[in-house]
Amino acid sequence: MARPVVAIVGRPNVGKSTIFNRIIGDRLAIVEDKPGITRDRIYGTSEWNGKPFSIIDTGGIEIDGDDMILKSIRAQAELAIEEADVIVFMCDAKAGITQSDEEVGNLLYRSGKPVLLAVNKVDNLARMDHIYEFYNLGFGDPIGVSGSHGTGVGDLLDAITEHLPELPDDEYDEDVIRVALIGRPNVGKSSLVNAILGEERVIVSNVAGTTRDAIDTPFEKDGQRYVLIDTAGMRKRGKVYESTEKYSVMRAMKAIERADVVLVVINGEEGIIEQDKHVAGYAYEAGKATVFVVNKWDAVEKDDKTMHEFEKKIRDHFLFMTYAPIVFLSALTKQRLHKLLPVVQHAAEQHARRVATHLLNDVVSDAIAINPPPTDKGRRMRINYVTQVAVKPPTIVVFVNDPELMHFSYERYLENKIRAAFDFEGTPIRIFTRRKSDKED
Ligand SMILES: Nc1nc2c(ncn2[C@@H]2O[C@H](COP(=O)(O)OP(=O)(O)OP(=O)(O)O)[C@@H](O)[C@H]2O)c(=O)[nH]1
Ligand SMILES: Nc1nc2c(ncn2[C@@H]2O[C@H](COP(=O)(O)OP(=O)(O)OP(=O)(O)O)[C@@H](O)[C@H]2O)c(=O)[nH]1
Repeated sequence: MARPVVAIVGRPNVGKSTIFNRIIGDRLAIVEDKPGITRDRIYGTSEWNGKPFSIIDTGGIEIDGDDMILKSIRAQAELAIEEADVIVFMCDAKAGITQSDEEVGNLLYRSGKPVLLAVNKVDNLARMDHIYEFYNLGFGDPIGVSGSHGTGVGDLLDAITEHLPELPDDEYDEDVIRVALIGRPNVGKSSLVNAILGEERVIVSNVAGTTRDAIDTPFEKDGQRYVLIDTAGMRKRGKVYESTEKYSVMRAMKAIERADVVLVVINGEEGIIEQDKHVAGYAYEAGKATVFVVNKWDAVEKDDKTMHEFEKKIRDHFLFMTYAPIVFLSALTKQRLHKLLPVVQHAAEQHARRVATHLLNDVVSDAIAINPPPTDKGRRMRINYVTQVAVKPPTIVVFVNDPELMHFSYERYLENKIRAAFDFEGTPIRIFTRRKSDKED
């Protein structure tokens, strides 16, 4: 099921990032290895009242020239109107209504999207009185929040989840592998799509997605049906925000949500940049299978070590995605292109793979025997049993005497043992630890 997208919009300094961080929580920015990088996060996934959603902080779009601030917030508002399902319009109780707020309000007003008015910096009861003037913006009841204290954020989340649309499921059969091609401009996504399709039988060409405005292209290869979800061809013309990373990340997020397998296309000539990490990180968070495609391999001067070195670079940059296979190819010359789809198919199979409970427990028992679970203050974690509860991605629950005793490193150890036994190449695995005492058995 695709996740609806929530965007936070507002002029600089009202506290968008602060509230955004409150909503996504202090979860680690898993794909990043540098400290402090969490501050730069621009999207996250969250859940409230059992409803999952993605959220994007549209702040910080910078545009040069006169009226810079005004243009920037206009670009933000346009981005949100274009892409989000619910918009949180944020103002500042300390500052009151400013002209920029009115500007943003006017744009949002005409959008026809659900807009929730959040008034931040309501740090004390006295400030609560300040929020009434915000009725004048014409978006109904203002929701008072405080990014500093966290008050009101629950109410805001209630309002958000109340307005989240039910996104219809895709119309494709279960056995169709949905593939999204993601990558920054000019890495060769369109060329790759054409190269793949040029060789295969296209069943129906360019069906506009019914749920989303992506261009979907179904095709078949060796008896396997696929659909390519292409984000490359749908850029709109001439708008300011198109050049911003946020715009492309938001587009990518929506394609990733609909995919089983995400192809992260990297330009082999240029190497890896920050933006590649953002999209790959989202594929990981969304629990999708991932294949790295290093394109333009024809243009790279190579010796016998080049591929190995590039592979090492990818592994260093994407520490948490060691499961993702890497395919080097050229969309232009079609060199090594034939290697791609078998890898995609394998990743999709692993993503949907279900392992029987007894097999899983055999592997975990052996793992425990080699390396017993950690102790804490003299108490040892006891693993009672392990079971796979979901697929896409494979999700495993470890039942233990006390979940507090589980360490991240031990979880990784179990994951590695499980991967060594059952492959799962190309797919992330989710592991949850839950309490279950012996007595309950
Ligand atoms: N008093 C008070 N200050 C807050 C609150 N929330 C955020 N701030 C402060 O307001 C300032 C701006 O916060 P940010 O979250 O960076 O604001 P932003 O809207 O994301 O700003 P841009 O990135 O410039 O668009 C920071 O100094 C915050 O510490 C709040 O609830 N109360
Ligand atoms: N040498 C070489 N050039 C390539 C290859 N694939 C694509 N190109 C070139 O790279 C440029 C960009 O290719 P596109 O397919 O338009 O890239 P894109 O990622 O779809 O770009 P956007 O539409 O901007 O997102 C074009 O000039 C292509 O000819 C390749 O495998 N080798």
